[in-house]
Amino acid sequence: MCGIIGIVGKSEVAGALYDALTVLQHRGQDAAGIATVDGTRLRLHKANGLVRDVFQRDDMLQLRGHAGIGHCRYPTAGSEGTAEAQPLYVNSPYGIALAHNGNIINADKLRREMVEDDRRHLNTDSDSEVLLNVFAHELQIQDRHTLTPDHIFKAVAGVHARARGGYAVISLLLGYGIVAFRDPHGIRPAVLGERDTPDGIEYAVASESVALDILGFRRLRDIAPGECVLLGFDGSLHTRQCAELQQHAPCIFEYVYLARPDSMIEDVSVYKARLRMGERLAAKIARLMPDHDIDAIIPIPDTARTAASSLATALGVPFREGFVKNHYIGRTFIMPGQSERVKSVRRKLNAIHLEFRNKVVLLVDDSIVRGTTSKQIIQMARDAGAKKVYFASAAPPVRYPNVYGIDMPVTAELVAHGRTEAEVQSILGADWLVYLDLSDLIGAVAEGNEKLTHFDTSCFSGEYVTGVEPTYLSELEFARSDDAKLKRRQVS
Ligand SMILES: O=P(O)(O)OC[C@H]1O[C@H](OP(=O)(O)OP(=O)(O)O)[C@H](O)[C@@H]1O
Ligand SMILES: NC(=O)CC[C@H](N)C(=O)O
Ligand SMILES: [Mg+2]
Repeated sequence: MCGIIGIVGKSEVAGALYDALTVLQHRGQDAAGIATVDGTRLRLHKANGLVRDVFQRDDMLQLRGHAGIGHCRYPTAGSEGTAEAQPLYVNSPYGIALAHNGNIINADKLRREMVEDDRRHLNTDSDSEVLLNVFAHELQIQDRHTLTPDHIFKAVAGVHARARGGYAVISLLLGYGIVAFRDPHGIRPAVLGERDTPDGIEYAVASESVALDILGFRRLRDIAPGECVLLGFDGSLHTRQCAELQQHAPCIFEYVYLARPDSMIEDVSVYKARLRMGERLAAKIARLMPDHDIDAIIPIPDTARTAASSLATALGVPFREGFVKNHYIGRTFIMPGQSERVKSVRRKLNAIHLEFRNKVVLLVDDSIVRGTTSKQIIQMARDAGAKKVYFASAAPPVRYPNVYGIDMPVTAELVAHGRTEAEVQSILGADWLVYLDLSDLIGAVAEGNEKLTHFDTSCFSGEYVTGVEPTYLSELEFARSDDAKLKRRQVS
């Protein structure tokens, strides 16, 4: 999960791209970058770090131009190095810069084809660099001095035919416009918006609608699975379906954790979906524990707050803020190493002892992935004097790797993998543990849009909508374990 944004404007866009990246920051905290088109020049600045640290005044001044794209990164392939920060650039053909959210599961095969057959050079281990070069190759074979929208759509169709996985892409094609497209299953999100100016309409595409909102763009619609949107530098808008129809399966984890609650994805309010998750979880708790003795419902800030609030209302139990979060520390789950994650939970969350003393508390989190947060939080609640600590997850047990852009590839690192709920309860040290059922999670999201019948639920169900080779999963485990990442960092 990375954040991506692209704007074709009537005036300078760098400031707006920067602002958009700051509200997409929750999607990736490792690196950030912006590329703009300044006449025939591409301006690019990117580095490791948070958006506010990557761009200084001088960097912003050189990012001139009326069109540009931005990216904030949370790696799922390759290393965390600056060379793999995005946007990535190739000079031929035409000059292309590309920002990608997702993960390409046949990147190794494509990499071999790129080098051996297409005679392209790849300089990093990034799957996004492979995707960029596939796109470049598909544009090259259009064999045109001047491209029409038709040629661009054909090239995107060529990308869909070759790439497998989850991808939302926003690219700058010099001389033409912004080319944005989504994988044929629509796993990763992308939304299109427009804004009126005295000089005409401006268009933008982004991972989440919140980026459009803060810039004053109207949300028009999501880019359809397999669709390509071309925002011409001349202000034109062209769209075309570029892939054969496949099962639409948006990633359900966007609604659980990844997206901001104030975003709309697939016409479903993330906030309302989380409220419904809480209500359905309350119904399960009432079923399993009709005579419960819960004194207070306490959310694990931030993401779980929404589900915990509706859960408390539905159960008729007071909702109390028992933990205070230090907002100057980033999201724990997307931190690169386990020791960093463990340390930051304790530094990030502090208990208000009064809320725990002699009480039976139900702690609510949106999900339990590695168990890093829940284990420590349960202990903190006990240390603060709780009589009993129950724990509820507003998502089902995460038991399988995600291969579409969320970095949880190693089954051994998932606390629920190969374990029963009772075993997880005892590892976490809770007096009782309850998870939302998958059918309820699906229902909570689908209730917002009756057209949505399928989702990518792979991390809960082990079912992969694109199909996935067992060898890919084992290679991924090997390449992306915390140990492997640590070794890579020591080498680079
Ligand atoms: O089981 P774990 O491996 O600990 O992962 C799950 C936790 O990580 C996330 O919180 P995070 O701190 O990333 O961000 P948040 O403030 O948005 O909740 C998520 O909301 C859970 O609290
Ligand atoms: N989380 C993402 O979307 C990552 C994008 C890409 N796979 C990378 O590692 O840079
Ligand atoms: Mg959390």
